Amino acid sequence: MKKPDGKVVLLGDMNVGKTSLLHRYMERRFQETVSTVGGAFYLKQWGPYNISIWDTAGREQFHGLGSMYCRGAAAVILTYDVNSLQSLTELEERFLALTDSASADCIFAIVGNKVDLTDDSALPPDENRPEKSVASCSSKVRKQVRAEDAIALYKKILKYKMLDEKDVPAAEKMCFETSAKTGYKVDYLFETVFEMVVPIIVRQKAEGPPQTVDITDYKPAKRTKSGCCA
Ligand SMILES: Nc1nc2c(ncn2[C@@H]2O[C@H](COP(=O)(O)OP(=O)(O)OP(=O)(O)O)[C@@H](O)[C@H]2O)c(=O)[nH]1
Ligand SMILES: [Mg+2]
Repeated sequence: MKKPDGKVVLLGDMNVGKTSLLHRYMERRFQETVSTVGGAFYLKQWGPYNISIWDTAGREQFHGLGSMYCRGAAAVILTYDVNSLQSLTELEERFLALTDSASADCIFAIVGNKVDLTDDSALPPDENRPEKSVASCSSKVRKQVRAEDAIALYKKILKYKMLDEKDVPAAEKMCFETSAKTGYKVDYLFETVFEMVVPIIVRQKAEGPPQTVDITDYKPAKRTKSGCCA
């Protein structure tokens, strides 16, 4: 198997469409999924580099694995469902801390998926605008999460990481809305991220392999009679 040069990780609540986005991008189709167990990855050749793209499980029971998958990541794609404000809130409350193990110069993208389910106008609630009749909207619903909410989260991430807005890509550039079902903006998302991770991969390669712990060197601490480690 080819050795990956860099790593991109998808994080987000269960059911937001992480696996479907990856299927759409890598296999060019939308297919039925089952909720991910643990994690899985694809390798994508990008120029001279092999980028591993990790699909993680959003289910709470696998939460502990998240920071392991993020270790050394050059980019993290934080995914939510545009029809669930809770899924955006979860990114801040549950997933952001998992990225502490990512590369120090990790790129963050915030992705609102399932835009195909929303009303085409996709406008936020506006008191001055008359409500559209439900009948005229067919089965589509008004988007629950506004682009501004995602941009606000991006800015919170910069604060959390103690990064200056001047030194990172603009929030508007890093917040995406996609549909894994129709393919809307899926290529654009992944390709924008890949372009941005190339300089990080180049730096990581120049610095050599990351520090790893060799478990064959591990010597268990001696136990004292009381059962404590000496
Ligand atoms: N309409 C619509 N449905 C989608 C879209 N993306 C995913 N889905 C559906 O949403 C459900 C969940 O999709 P998954 O890709 O399995 O979600 P996930 O984020 O990988 O979920 P976990 O693996 O549990 O973390 C499936 O029924 C998908 O068919 C989309 O863009 N539009
Ligand atoms: Mg999945």
